[in-house]
Amino acid sequence: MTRAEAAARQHRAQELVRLLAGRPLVLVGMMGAGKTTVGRRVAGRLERTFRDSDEEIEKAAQMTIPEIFDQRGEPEFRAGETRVIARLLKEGDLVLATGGGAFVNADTRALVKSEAVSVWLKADAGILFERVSRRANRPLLKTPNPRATLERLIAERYPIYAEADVTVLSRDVPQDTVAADVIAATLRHLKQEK
Ligand SMILES: Nc1ncnc2c1ncn2[C@@H]1O[C@H](COP(=O)(O)OP(=O)(O)O)[C@@H](O)[C@H]1O
Ligand SMILES: O=C(O)C1=C[C@@H](OP(=O)(O)O)[C@@H](O)[C@H](O)C1
Ligand SMILES: [Mg+2]
Repeated sequence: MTRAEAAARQHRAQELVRLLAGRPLVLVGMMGAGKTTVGRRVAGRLERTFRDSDEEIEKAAQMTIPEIFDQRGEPEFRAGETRVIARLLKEGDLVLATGGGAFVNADTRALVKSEAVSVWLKADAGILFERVSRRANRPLLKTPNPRATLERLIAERYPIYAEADVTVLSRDVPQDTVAADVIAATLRHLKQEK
């Protein structure tokens, strides 16, 4: 990267932070879209705190996500998820990666829409499946046909994710490129908002 490119990148990041005006930037979308890993990079570029709702739930429960699903069940996980996100949104000045089901909850969605700027990281089924297949840490996909389960969740959830303020394609390119896309697309959105 040339000096001029680095300066332009920094300028975009600063401009975005200014236009966010203290609101959280929240990533939503399916498992495997890159919310956690890309979100961390976006936060680094914006010099903002990064939080991941799953990580916060794990810390609070002192259990992993699969353990919570196993021992307490999905409804209790969802209740914890709603509480944790409501708490994190109050921090304002952060980049928040949510778990894939979080934005599907009507209360969480309403809160994110009123308090934050939301970005849907969108990817096709093939890319998502390839990525989630690397680790067996997603209890919802422990089914006889995980690919079919993923496709059903996509069909159910995509109309809901589409309610996010901004949509960014999580393409088969380096995570840094997707992070730059998130910043550029959110910046475009906020410039229009003015
Ligand atoms: N642009 C990308 N290119 C290649 N791999 C990626 C990309 N984005 C994410 N990944 C990988 O996909 C997997 C899922 O990413 P993660 O950030 O955990 O997604 P999410 O939090 O949305 O479920 C991780 O192994 C991550 O390294
Ligand atoms: O889509 C979902 O309902 C879930 C997504 C996961 O987070 P990621 O989207 O970060 O994988 C995690 O919250 C849990 O396994 C449930
Ligand atoms: Mg994640």
